[in-house]
Parts: sequence; structure tokens; C-alpha cells
Amino acid sequence: MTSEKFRSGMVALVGKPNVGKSTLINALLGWKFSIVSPKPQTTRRCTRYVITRESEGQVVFIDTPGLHKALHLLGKAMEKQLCEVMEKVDLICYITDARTQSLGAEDDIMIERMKKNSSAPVVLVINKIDLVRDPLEAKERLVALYGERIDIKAVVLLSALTGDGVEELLSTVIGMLPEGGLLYPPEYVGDFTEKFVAEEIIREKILEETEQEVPHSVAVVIEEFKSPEEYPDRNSLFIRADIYVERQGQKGILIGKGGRMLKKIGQKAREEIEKQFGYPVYLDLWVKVRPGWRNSERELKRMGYL
Ligand SMILES: Nc1nc2c(ncn2[C@@H]2O[C@H](COP(=O)(O)OP(=O)(O)OP(=O)(O)O)[C@@H](O)[C@H]2O)c(=O)[nH]1
Repeated sequence: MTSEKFRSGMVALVGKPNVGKSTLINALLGWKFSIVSPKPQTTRRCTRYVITRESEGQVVFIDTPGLHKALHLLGKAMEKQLCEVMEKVDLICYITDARTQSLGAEDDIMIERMKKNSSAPVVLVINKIDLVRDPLEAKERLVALYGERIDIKAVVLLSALTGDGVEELLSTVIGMLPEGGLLYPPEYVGDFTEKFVAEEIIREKILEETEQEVPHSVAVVIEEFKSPEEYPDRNSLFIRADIYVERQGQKGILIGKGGRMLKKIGQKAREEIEKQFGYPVYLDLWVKVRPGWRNSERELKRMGYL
């Protein structure tokens, strides 16, 4: 027990697509919950993850969608969410890739929007240090690069993949939060539902299996989710999900020759969902074409993005 006061607050995780926000969340939680994919822009919603350290503090991390040009309505909805979140946070973790050599247009947009929407202090989080030969050189370089644009209050070097430095980030963050009590019950881990987790797993498997062929115009919506208690004759979790794509050709790719692709996606998703939930799962997947769903208010509302 220390005599230090308990601290708590909300912390936004901000970064360009693919810098490793989701991997970092997984490392912090020690649990595979957030979607991780080698393709950028897979995080679509601002999800909260709560970490409680007994007698130290409670951090509510908010995973923000990677910023990108709001070309379609989905992009605009994501951006609106991000601005609202930024206004409320106590601290911002700006995540960068240790290999970054210069700031590009994407950084400009992110930094400007961050400054416009929040005056919270910023921790520069330098991720992927396992990929550079000299982490201290990377630190110097990135502090110089970002320091010109952001008032950096602290710097943490880490590898979300190996876990190196992740604990240090947590203690740095807690130390910078205001004194305060629990914001959530100590056992609470996040505001995602089992349905949300299942949707993300299915989407992850689609992205993994289809590679370049099916772009980010895929949405997964679970239409039926029955626990074994509600479905005793099968003694399994029953999930029926619709996969929306924008074009007929994408539907063809997803289904594959003789339905092989969809079967593979279904099998991999089912195995992962079973692993996460600890139940046998019956997974029923349907592919549907909705031209322009990313620009349709009605569709986005139905899918829970608006
Ligand atoms: N070598 C290495 N790879 C990492 C590290 N952190 C993340 N990655 C990889 O980088 C890729 C992107 O990671 P994500 O966690 O999906 O990135 P993200 O920032 O959440 O991406 P969006 O969902 O697009 O916002 C994945 O292939 C990760 O395995 C790290 O510390 N070291």
C-alpha cells in the first residue's frame, strides 16, 4: 500500500492508422478483444477499455478510429465521434511508429484536429521499438519532430507486440491523471458487448482471408444472438450475421467457388468466438449487397454507426 492518492480519468489513444493502437489495447488488457489486422483503418468505433490498478488508479482508455478523409458518411460519423471524445479526455496518448522519419499530411490533419478539440496534455507514445536498432535515437528524432508541433508532456518507448514498456506507459498515464475515485466498478473492462466482439471477430476474419480483394466496404451486423440458455436444444451459442458489401463482385469473392471462402471465414470466426466466449458456437453467415451503404444514413443507423 502506498500513501499516494487514487487517480482516474479518460485517456484518448490517438494515432495514424496502423501505428498499433489495437495491439496496444490488447497488451494493456492482456486479452484479445480489440480487432487487430495488418490493414489500416479497421477500427471504426470509439471503444472504451477500463483498466483498474488497486490503490493506484483507474484509466478509461478510448480507442479512436484512425483519422482519414471523411469522404463518405461513415467517415463523417467516425470523425464526429472522435471530436466529441477529444473534448472530454484528461490526457491524450499520441501513438507513433518508432520508424517514422518525417511528418506527413496525415500527421498534420491529426495534430490540427487534436489541438482544435482538446487542451489535454499529450504523452508521446513511441511504439514498435522492436523494429528499430537504436530506440534512444528514435526517441530523440521523434521528440524533435513532434515537439515542434505538440507540447509533449511525457514520452514512453514501447513495443505493443512484445509488451516491453507497456507497464511503464500505464504508470506514466496514471501518474498524470487527476486525483479522483473510480469511474467504473473495478471489475469492469469495457463498454463492448459480446455481440460487438463477435462482429469484430467476423470482420477480422473477412479482412484476413480476402486480403486486397475486398476493401473496407464490408460491414458485419449480427441479426440474431442466442445464448445456450435461450437455445437449449443445441447447447450452443447461436449467431446469425449479415455481411454487407457494396458490389455484387465483392459478394462473389466473399462466397468463393462453391461457397468455399465463406465456409473458411465462418470456420475461423467460429473457432475464435468459441475461444473468446468458452461456448460451442453455431455461426450462420449471409452475404448481402447494399450499394453505397457507407453513404446511406438509414443503413448506417441500422448498423449502429450513427
Ligand atoms: N513489430 C511490431 N509490430 C507491431 C507493434 N504494434 C503493432 N504492430 C503491428 O502493426 C499492425 C497494425 O497494428 P494495429 O494494432 O491493428 O494498428 P491500429 O493503429 O489499431 O490500426 P487501425 O485499426 O487501423 O487504427 C499489425 O500488423 C500489428 O501486429 C509493435 O510493437 N511491433
